[in-house]
Amino acid sequence: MTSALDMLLRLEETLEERKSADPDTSYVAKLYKKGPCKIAQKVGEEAVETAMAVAMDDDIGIINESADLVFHLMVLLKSRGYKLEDVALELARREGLSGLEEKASRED
Ligand SMILES: N=c1c2ncn([C@@H]3O[C@H](COP(=O)(O)OP(=O)(O)OP(=O)(O)O)[C@@H](O)[C@H]3O)c2ncn1[C@@H]1O[C@H](COP(=O)(O)O)[C@@H](O)[C@H]1O
Repeated sequence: MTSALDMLLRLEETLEERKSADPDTSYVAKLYKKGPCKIAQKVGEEAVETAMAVAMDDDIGIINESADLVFHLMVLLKSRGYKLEDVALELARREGLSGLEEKASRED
């Protein structure tokens, strides 16, 4: 079975290929054409829909909306020239650093 990471990396390759695709035949190319601000708006909408699915205890909705959210966030990152690896590097930098300690250090 394909690992989650393999799936995400394969999707990232497809998103790269869609940079030269026709917006009339590709949803991703259509998003790129609208630009990062419009894509960011879409990410916001999908985040709200994910939160609403949680509030409504809609288990299927939580997975579906989360998939929409992750997909649109990946398109947004691509539209700005970033990769999942850039996000992973930032998470690696934070690894082991307690969120509570980091917040407290900002409040000093
Ligand atoms: N994973 C996805 C994926 N997830 C969600 N979506 C689309 O995201 C859109 C979000 O749905 P909404 O109802 O929120 O939005 P909408 O009503 O279509 O759009 P609005 O006009 O309201 O903004 C739907 O059209 C979904 O089909 C996706 N579209 C594409 N992919 C992947 O991207 C690849 C490339 O897609 P194309 O560029 O279209 O070939 C595909 O092969 C898939 O692997």
